[in-house]
Amino acid sequence: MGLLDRIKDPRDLRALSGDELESLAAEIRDRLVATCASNGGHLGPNLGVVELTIAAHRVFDSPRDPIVFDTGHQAYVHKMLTGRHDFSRLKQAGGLSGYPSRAESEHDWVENSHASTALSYADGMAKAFAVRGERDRTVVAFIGDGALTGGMAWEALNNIAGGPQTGPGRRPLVIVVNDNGRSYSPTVGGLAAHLSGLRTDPRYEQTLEVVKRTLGRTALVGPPLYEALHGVKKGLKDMFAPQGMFEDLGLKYIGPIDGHDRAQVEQALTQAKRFRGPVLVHCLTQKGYGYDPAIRDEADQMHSPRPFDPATGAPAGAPVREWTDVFSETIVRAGRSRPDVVAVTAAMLGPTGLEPFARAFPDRCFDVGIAEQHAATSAAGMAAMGLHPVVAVYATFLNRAFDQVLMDCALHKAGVTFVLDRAGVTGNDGPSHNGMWDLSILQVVPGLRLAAPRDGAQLAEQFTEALDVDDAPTVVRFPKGAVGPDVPALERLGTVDVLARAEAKDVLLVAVGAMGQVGVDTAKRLDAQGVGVTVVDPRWVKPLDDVLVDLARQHRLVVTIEDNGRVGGVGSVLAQKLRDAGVTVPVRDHGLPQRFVDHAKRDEILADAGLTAQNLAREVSGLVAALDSAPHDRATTV
Ligand SMILES: Cc1ncc(C[n+]2csc(CCOP(=O)(O)OP(=O)(O)O)c2C)c(N)n1
Ligand SMILES: CC(=O)[C@@H](O)[C@H](O)COP(=O)(O)O
Ligand SMILES: [Mg+2]
Repeated sequence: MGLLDRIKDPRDLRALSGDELESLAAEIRDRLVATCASNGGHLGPNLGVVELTIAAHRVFDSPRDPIVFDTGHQAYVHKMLTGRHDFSRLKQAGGLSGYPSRAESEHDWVENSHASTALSYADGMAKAFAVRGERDRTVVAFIGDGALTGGMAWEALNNIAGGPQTGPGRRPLVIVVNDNGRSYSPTVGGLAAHLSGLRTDPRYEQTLEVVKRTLGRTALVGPPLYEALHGVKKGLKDMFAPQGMFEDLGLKYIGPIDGHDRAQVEQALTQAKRFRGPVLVHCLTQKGYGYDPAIRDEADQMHSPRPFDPATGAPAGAPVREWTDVFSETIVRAGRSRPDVVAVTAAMLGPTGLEPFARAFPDRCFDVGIAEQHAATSAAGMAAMGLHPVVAVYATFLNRAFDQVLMDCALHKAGVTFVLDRAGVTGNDGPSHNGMWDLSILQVVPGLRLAAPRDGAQLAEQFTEALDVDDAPTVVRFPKGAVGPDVPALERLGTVDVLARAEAKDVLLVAVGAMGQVGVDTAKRLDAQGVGVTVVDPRWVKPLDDVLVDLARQHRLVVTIEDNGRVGGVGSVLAQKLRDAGVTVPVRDHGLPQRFVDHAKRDEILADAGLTAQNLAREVSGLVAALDSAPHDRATTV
């Protein structure tokens, strides 16, 4: 048994020698590579925080001293050191979550994988300790340089720095900035440039080394004097790099230190702990540290690879054509014919497929950092000046910019197109990553138009249609992963495509977006049972085309299926539309349960939600049978 398997509790770390701790770090890295090679996972970020996490658990007393992780994708090491060793089913149903999980451990606090929230949690926790008089507890917040580009982080810093810095009201809070210079790609913006300036000024480091070496040789006087010279060190830094930003805010700043030198990190964290107030420790790390294929991966240093060959880092299995690839090609074509089209990403140029556009049109692609709110409103500004911006984000992250979409875009009738990748069930990334909200929350935005393509051809067509709307925000949403074969239409009625029809008009089945093929398969099963089904794809689900009202009138039952939560989804909007039109045909809407859906494969979650052709056919045939057996003079609810 190795050292790692002997660590049942973080306190076990304190008995290890320096050499043992080095060996432990190596074991952890081996396990990270093996785990992510077979499961996929956030390899790069976790390789970069091995020493930081070991040091934090040696200096602080988790869970009494809460350790919160921003975004949480870099918490695998924390899990290994808090007694969780079975990573064999990471991010799979029944296995460990890919993020902190309070159900898994008392050492976990923040489960939400949306970035830039950790400092706000930490500020609240620290205030709670102060209010309760628990002054011996310290909150520790890990935040990456990327997450620091999110606005919430600065709202928190403003409050943390504004708290009492001395006296009994002080709130012990240690902010560990894990500065590896990258989100996926290199972190952008003035803050990143500032941090980078500090990281890369050799004069600062050399001078500091001389001071440290000289003082270190005089045991009695050296270290205390070195501490006393901290002001000199700060002065040095100010002289070499304007690092006063955090201190000008009122935050004590320690660093920058080598985040892979565990002893140095422990020393800095111990110093920070002693301060008993808010302190920022700036740690320089490398994403992917200790695994060459990750370090050499220029794109994103193996930020979240799918399964790969551990010997080379090369992806396992053949590449498949994904929805993202279709969008990526389509926006480049649009860019060629539409000089007004520009692209905006929130630190996810690669994952959202915008890299080819950025290469083709470097002056028309903008990375704003992890700042979806700013992305939306700056896009409204671009539209006001005659451009047509395309803001590409993962669906779940658009939640963060709801007010900006509502007030800064829709109220101003701004022709901004939002492309929502990873819409619907994403699966293995857990509850805060499923894009199961957009079809609900965007329904309330006056004037906004929302498209849900069923296949690659429709994605290209509907995206092009969206670019032609310049007096309202438009949205095109599609799921994660491989895009299936195109689902042909028999005819188009208004904006609605008819995908299947039958002699008997028993059921109108409205299949939203990527559920199109499921709708067609369901109809085939029902046809075999003598139930006549018309399958339609609305294509634009906001506003819904009035032709759906006419179609509903012609059938005995309306069934909707969508890859979104049921509450406020397309099914409920269609039911309202039919009620408003005085159509009394019964409606049964199928979607995801309105709860937080734990990590599992996409297909497993869809099956659990009953969103399979087999289950839908069984349910619908039961409903039709109920209609057949009901007395004809009574309206039937289904
Ligand atoms: C609101 C939000 N937008 C986008 C993302 C996607 N995302 C996950 S990790 C990441 C980069 C984080 O960079 P950093 O904070 O520096 O951590 P690192 O991966 O470098 O350790 C991004 C953009 C997210 N999780 N949350
Ligand atoms: C933590 C985070 O938000 C991203 O890293 C996300 O997990 C990546 O998801 P995909 O793997 O679907 O691109
Ligand atoms: Mg980073």
